[in-house]
Amino acid sequence: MRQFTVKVPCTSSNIGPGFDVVGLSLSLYLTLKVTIDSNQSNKSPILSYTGQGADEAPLDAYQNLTTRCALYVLRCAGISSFPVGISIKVHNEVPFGRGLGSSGAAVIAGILLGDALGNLKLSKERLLDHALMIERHPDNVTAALIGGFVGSYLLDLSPEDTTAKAVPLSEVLPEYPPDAGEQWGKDPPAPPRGIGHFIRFGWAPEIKVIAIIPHFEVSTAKARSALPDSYSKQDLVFNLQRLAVLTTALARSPPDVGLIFQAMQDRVHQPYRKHLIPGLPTILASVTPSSHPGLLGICLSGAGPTILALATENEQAIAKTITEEFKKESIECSIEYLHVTTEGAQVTEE
Ligand SMILES: Nc1ncnc2c1ncn2[C@@H]1O[C@H](COP(=O)(O)OP(=O)(O)OP(=O)(O)O)[C@@H](O)[C@H]1O
Ligand SMILES: N[C@@H](CCO)C(=O)O
Repeated sequence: MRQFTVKVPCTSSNIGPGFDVVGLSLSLYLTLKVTIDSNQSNKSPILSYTGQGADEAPLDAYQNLTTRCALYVLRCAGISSFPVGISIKVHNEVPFGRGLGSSGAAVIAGILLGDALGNLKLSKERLLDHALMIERHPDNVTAALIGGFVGSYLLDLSPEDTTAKAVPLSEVLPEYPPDAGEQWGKDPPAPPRGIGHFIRFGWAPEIKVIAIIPHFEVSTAKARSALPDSYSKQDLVFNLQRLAVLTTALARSPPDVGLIFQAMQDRVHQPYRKHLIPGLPTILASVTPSSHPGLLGICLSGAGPTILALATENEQAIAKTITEEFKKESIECSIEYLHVTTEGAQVTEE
């Protein structure tokens, strides 16, 4: 009997100006408890699921995002099936489609699951290559894997690697197993090497994180399709200037609100997503360090609809105002007071 646990933090990406670049790992977790019992004869993993998304997450291992990612890693290593007698108990604290990296956490959990099941011992960089074949922007998956406040970029790939990385997701993650007695028709495309590169920034210990989570979903795909294909030089420079300052400003103790609040402004994604999140422009304009002492900055978390506020104090009052603004739009919210996790995803053998 082998038992191990995979634990992956949720993440908030962008933090204002860092669209598709920065991510922050936070203290809500997706946890898998995995058992491989050689006395059992099941060939497909027996999945159970509690917590967020329990009514939506498929329990068929060929449909569930996490187990599909695990199978992808195994198949890239020449292992065509899950071990016999495997069962996986999933517990999820990360709400789906709210901008807290639920899909990134599911992908990283699956990649680590595949690595552990195949005893592959892939490096962090190689694990990330696999994750990037599935979630094709690096911010959430990198922060979930590495932990902390992380910046990342994707390498310009050779034409051959670009083709390998552009294969449709249905080929990377097939949704059905081969028929009984058949083999997989085609090997999945192994990821090109060194797709993603990252660095971890500091995070001042005084900075607390408040997530105001509206009770509706915004799919990342929809929020990405709302963005333009090109930007003005002025808007790009606006974001670059702020991001350059923000990554260091958030590491400095004591935090300088005069730098941080302005450095969390964005012109690349938030303005184009406001129609998806009623109340967003009012919230971003009206919750300020003058109205709420202790507030450092406020932004959309990932693709939304969650609002992320960074503060040194006064967290309850900040959360109350934002919740009331959403209420004016007939939107209920949950509030999470979170901390930045220093550790990223973990696998623990029992
Ligand atoms: N634990 C999980 N198990 C299986 N599928 C999951 C899990 N978590 C997320 N998903 C899938 O990912 C979808 C949500 O992904 P989406 O990218 O739209 O939002 P998000 O990752 O929560 O937000 P963001 O990317 O903005 O941070 C869910 O609807 C579900 O299909
Ligand atoms: N950077 C991504 C994060 C969502 O997964 C976006 O804002 O679309």
